[in-house]
Amino acid sequence: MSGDEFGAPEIVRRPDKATLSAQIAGRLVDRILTAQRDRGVAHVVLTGGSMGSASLEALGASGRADEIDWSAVEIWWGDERFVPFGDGERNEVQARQALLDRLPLDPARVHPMAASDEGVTTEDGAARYADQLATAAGDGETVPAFDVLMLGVGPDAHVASLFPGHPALDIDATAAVAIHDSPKPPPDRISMTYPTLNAAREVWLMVAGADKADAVARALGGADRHQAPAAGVHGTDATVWWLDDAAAAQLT
Ligand SMILES: O=C1O[C@H](COP(=O)(O)O)[C@@H](O)[C@H](O)[C@H]1O
Repeated sequence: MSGDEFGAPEIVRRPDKATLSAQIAGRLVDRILTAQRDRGVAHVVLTGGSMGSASLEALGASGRADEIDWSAVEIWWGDERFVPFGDGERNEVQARQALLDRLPLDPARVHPMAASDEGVTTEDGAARYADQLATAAGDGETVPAFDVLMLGVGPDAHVASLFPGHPALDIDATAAVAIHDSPKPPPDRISMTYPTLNAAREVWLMVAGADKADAVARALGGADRHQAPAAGVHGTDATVWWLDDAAAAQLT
C-alpha cells in the first residue's frame, strides 16, 4: 500500500496530558474488547516514553481493567532500549511498573524484546523478535495484524526507534531491526520496522507537550518519513493522532 492509499488520520485533541491519557485508556479497553469478541485474542503493541506510561497508568486508574480477559491479550513492544533486564530505561520495565505487573496476563503471551545482559547481540535480539512475530502470525504471514499499535513521538518526530536520517528507515526485509548510533540514549536498541508497524489495524500516535508541536506539525503536514519518521506510519483500518493542546499548537 502506498502512502497515498491510506485514509486521512483521525485527530483526537484534548486540553492536557491527563485528559488525553484517560481518553486513550478508555478507547484501548473498548478496542481490546472488540478484538476479543471478533477474533478471540487481542494483539496490542506498547510503546515507551512519557505517553506510553501515562496511558497505561490511566487505564489502571480508570477502574475498567477488570472488563478485559487479560489471559487472551498478546503484548508486544514496538521498540526497546538495549540495556540490562530490569533496567528502568527499558520500555518493558516502564510498562510493567505502569500497569502490567498488576494484570492477570498469561506470561507466554507477553513478548519483551531482548536485553543486553542476555548474552545476545542486538542483531540476535532483532532476529529472535522477528521469529516470535512470525510464529504468532501463522499462516505464512511475517507479523500479526495487531489490533492496536501505540506509539510515542519524539521531539525529532521519531517513532519506536526509527530516527530521522537513520539507515533503519529503509529496512523492510525483516520485521525487527537492530539499531546502533541512536541519537537519543541509549545508542543500542531494537525496533520494529515500517512494514511491521504498518501491519497494525490501528496505529495510535500519542503526543503531549509543547516540545513535540513542531514534530506533530511536520509529520501531519506531509513531511518525508526520512525527516519525520512519524509521517510514515499508518494503520490498515485507522490512524489516530492523540494530541493535547500544546502538541497540537502548530497545526493549521
Ligand atoms: O526512546 C523512545 O522515545 C519515544 C518517545 O518518548 P517520549 O518520552 O519523548 O514520549 C518512545 O515512544 C519510544 O518507544 C522510546 O524508545
